[in-house]
Amino acid sequence: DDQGEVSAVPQLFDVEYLAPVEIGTPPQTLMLNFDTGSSDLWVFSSETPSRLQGGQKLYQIQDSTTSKRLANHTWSIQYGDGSRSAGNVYLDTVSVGGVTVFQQAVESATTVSSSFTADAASSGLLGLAFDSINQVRPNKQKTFISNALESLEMGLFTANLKKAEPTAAGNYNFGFIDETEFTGPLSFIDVNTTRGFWEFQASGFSIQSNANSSSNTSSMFVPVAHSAIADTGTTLLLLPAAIAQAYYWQVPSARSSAVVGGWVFPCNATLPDLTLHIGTYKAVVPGELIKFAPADTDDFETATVCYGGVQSSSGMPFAIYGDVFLKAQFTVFDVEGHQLGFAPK
Ligand SMILES: CN(C)c1ccc(C(=O)NN)cc1
Repeated sequence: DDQGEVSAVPQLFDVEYLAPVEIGTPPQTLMLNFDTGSSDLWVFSSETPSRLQGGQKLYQIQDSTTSKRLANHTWSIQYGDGSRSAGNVYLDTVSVGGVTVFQQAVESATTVSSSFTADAASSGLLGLAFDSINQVRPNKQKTFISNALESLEMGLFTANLKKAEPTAAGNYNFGFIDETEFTGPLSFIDVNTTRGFWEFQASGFSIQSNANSSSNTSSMFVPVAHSAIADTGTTLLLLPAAIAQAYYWQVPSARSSAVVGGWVFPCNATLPDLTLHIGTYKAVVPGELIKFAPADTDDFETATVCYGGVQSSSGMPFAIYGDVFLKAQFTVFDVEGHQLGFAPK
């Protein structure tokens, strides 16, 4: 029985987390965006037109002695932010942290949209949502984790993403729970896989100003029940508009800017902690994680306007608990049990 661990390398402003994946024989190591919000493993490859490349390392299909074309199969995917990619399908050996899958569907991009071309560090995505939303046609293919299950000690993986201090890389573990990676007890909730995502129910929120936290008083619970997905491939924490508004109304001079495209505030503001209630678990997201990025310059030192890590999910079918949320929790993705586990760290 197998298990494995890979580091999750934060990119600039923690916009995404990349991890090394070995593809083919001899192994070609590509940095991929591990994405619990989608279910396709796709890569920039020798089939990607050079005008659509942006410096990414490519999967050289012909250099792998074990690559096999999956005849008459193609794929096409569009993500929540409107970005898209499409192409052909191969089967090849894929290893992550020592966990190996033979004949994993590797989706080769023949077209990608501009945001992928511009993302030089990422050679593609490794989807970790459920097989039902894989986009290969005419026959859907299984994800890496789905194929790996039979060889794993436990049918799960964990995510431990970190705020990018210079040295801090987080990690993904496959097949085991490392108890040293979290402090409090794990709290498990049921996942609804009907839409193919790691979807769960949250019951509401409470806001604790940093002033209060020293006096250890927290404000009241506000019952705004909502559906949400746990999505490592989304940068921010996208919440029902009522929650985002209630949060930033606690921040002096915060405003929702149409020009910037979301809630902004003065960079010298003190942001309150936000607690999201999930079953019996109280997920605290520290205010410092919500002070996400400078909005008017490229660095915090000179910026006066900062962009919030909490934004509105209005128009979406569910809230999206992305990296801003996941940086504050240790998360267990229980594939076989259809559950999510959260713990403070
Ligand atoms: C453009 N890029 C790098 C994206 C990567 C991932 C996603 C996403 O919604 N994942 N759940 C969107 C866009």
